[in-house]
Amino acid sequence: MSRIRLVLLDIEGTTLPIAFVRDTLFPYAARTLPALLETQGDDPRVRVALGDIEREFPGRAPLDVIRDWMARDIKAAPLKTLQGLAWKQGFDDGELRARLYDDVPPALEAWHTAGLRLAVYSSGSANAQRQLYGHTQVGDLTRLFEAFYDLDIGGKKVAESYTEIAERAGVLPGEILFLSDVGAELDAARAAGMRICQLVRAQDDTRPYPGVPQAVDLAAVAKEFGLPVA
Ligand SMILES: CSCCC(=O)C(=O)COP(=O)(O)O
Ligand SMILES: [Mg+2]
Repeated sequence: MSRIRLVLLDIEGTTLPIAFVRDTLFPYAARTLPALLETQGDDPRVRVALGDIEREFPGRAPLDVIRDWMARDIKAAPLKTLQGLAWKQGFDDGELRARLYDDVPPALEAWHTAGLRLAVYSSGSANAQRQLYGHTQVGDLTRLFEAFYDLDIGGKKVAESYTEIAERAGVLPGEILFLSDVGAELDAARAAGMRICQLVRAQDDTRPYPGVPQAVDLAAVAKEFGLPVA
């Protein structure tokens, strides 16, 4: 079996509690997005996102669609773009700070120090991913990651997205270990030839997905796959 050269990490449910996204990030975006749409309506990213929503739901108020998507945790690219813009303000002014699982910063540091390559693949926009890892309980961790992949590369339940990530990284899929809490994402990564491990976090009440390796935290991932330990 090939040596693991790159670890690709999901965020929500893998490195960050789902409760932080649901109870802190989403309410912040819900509260601040109406004003953001008014004041930053000329921003091309806002215009593109609103245009996409209006095309998909003609006749509906975009803000209603956005609220509905947030309530149902729909991983739609226009929503993720707008949320990312909203959270930037909160991370910049200190109202938001990402509370990663405690096992995450030491494991990422140990892996990076040992020469393992690290990248993120999340439904959250790449902009939001950078904001989040730039403002954690232990400071700015963005330097640990070589790339931030989002839905622009394709859906997380689609094998081709993982093939594309491997190509962009210039490594064989079998040299990449993908970590996620979601079974369908792990299936897609495995179909592309990646190695996989499900994070089964007690706090997130994650259901073990049959037929895939599992770990309760990144220290357990390290043990299971012979990676450096913190
Ligand atoms: C910067 S990611 C914030 C959380 C989020 O909006 C999200 O959709 C996370 O999804 P994931 O693919 O990381 O499970
Ligand atoms: Mg997840």
